[in-house]
Amino acid sequence: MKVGIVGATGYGGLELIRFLHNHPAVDQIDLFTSSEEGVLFSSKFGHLITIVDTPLQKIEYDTLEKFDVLFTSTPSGVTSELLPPLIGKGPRLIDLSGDYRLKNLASYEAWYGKKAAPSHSVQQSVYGLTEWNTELIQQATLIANPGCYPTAVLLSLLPLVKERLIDPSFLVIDAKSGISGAGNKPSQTTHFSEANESFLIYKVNTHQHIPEIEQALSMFAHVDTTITFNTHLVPMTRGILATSYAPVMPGITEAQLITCLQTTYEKHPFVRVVTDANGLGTNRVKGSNYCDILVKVDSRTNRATIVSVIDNLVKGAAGQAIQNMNVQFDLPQTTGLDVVPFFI
Ligand SMILES: NC(=O)C1=CN([C@@H]2O[C@H](COP(=O)(O)OP(=O)(O)OC[C@H]3O[C@@H](n4cnc5c(N)ncnc54)[C@H](OP(=O)(O)O)[C@@H]3O)[C@@H](O)[C@H]2O)C=CC1
Ligand SMILES: CC(=O)N[C@@H](CCC(=O)OP(=O)(O)O)C(=O)O
Repeated sequence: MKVGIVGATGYGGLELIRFLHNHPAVDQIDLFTSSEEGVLFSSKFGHLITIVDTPLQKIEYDTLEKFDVLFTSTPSGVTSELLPPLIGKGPRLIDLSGDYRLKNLASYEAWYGKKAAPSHSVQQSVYGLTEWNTELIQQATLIANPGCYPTAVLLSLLPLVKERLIDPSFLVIDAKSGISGAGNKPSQTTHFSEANESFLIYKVNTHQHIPEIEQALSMFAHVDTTITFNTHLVPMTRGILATSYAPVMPGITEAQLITCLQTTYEKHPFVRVVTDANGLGTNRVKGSNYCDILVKVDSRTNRATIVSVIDNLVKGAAGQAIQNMNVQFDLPQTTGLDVVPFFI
C-alpha cells in the first residue's frame, strides 16, 4: 500500500510514521507539510529518526490523489477545506481531526468555533470507532477518526448504556490527559514551567468532545442524553484516564456489568476488561493500541465507577486510524499494531 500523511511532523503524524514504518502491507510512506517543503524529515528530527529520510512534500492534490490511503493529522479547520475535492477520487481518507465527526454542522461550528466542512462531505464521513462501526468503516471513503477522550469514554460506556445496565440520565465523566494531547505547539498552560507539578482543569463544561460523546451515545446505544464531561491536564506526556460515574439500574449487579463488557469485547483484541483496580494506570497501555476498562459498583450508593485508560496518541489517534485502515483492507485489526506497552 502507498500511504500519504498530511501533518506528518505533528504528534499524531509521528505516531502514524512509527507504526506504519513497520506495517507489513505498507510499502511507501510520503510525508506532507504546509510549512517546511523540501526539508528532510531526518534533518528536522535528527538522528532520532534517521530511518525515515524522505523529504517533506508540498500539499498538492495531484499528488495526494495517488495514494491508497491518505491520513490527515492536522489541526481542526484544515481538512474541512482540504478533503472535499479528494472524497471518492481514489485514496481512502482517514482524518484524525474533529472536522468530520459531528453530523450537525451548527454543533461543530458552535463547539469548535470554526467553519464546518461542506454538508455533503460531512454526511459521507463514517465515525471511526473501530469496535463499534466496523462494517461501515470497511466501505468508507472518508473516516472521521474519534477524538482521544471520546475513544476512552465511549468504549467503556457504550456496552453498559446500550444494554440499559446504567442510567444514562446521570452520566458524569471526569477525564485526564497527558500534555501531548494538545499537540506539538506549546501554549501558556502546556509549556513545562506551568504544566510541570500542576494538575489543571480546562474547558470546564465547554469541551468540544461533549457533542461527540452525546452523538455516539445516540448513534450506537440509541440513547439521547446530556453528559457532564470535564477535562484535566496532567504533567505527563502520554495517556488518558477517564472515570465515569452513573447510577446502576435497579437489580443490576457489578458482575453483570463486567460480563456485559467482557461479552461485548471478547472478539476485540485491543479492548481489555480488567477486574483488579490496583495498578490500573495509563502506563499499562502507554505506546500501545490497548484500551483497558474497569467497572466497580459501590453497593452503598448503587453507583458504578467506570475507568478507561488509553494512550491518547495511539488508541486515541494514530493506532485507531491504522486499525481502521486494517479493517478497510481486510487485514487483521492488529496488523502493524501488535506492540507491548512501554509501561515505564
Ligand atoms: N494529540 C492527540 O492526542 C490527539 C490529537 N487529535 C487531533 O489530531 C490532529 C493532529 O493532532 P496533533 O498531531 O496532536 O497536532 P500537532 O499540532 O502536533 O500537529 C499538527 C500538524 O498539522 C500541520 N499543520 C498545521 N497547520 C496546517 C495547515 N494549515 N495545513 C496543513 N497542515 C497543517 C503541522 O505541520 P506542518 O507545519 O509541517 O504542516 C503539524 O505537524 C488534531 O486535529 C488533533 O485535535 C486527535 C486525537 C488525539
Ligand atoms: C490535552 C489537550 O489539550 N487535549 C486536546 C485534545 C485534542 C483532540 O483530540 O481534540 P479534537 O481532535 O477534537 O480537536 C483538547 O482537550 O482539546
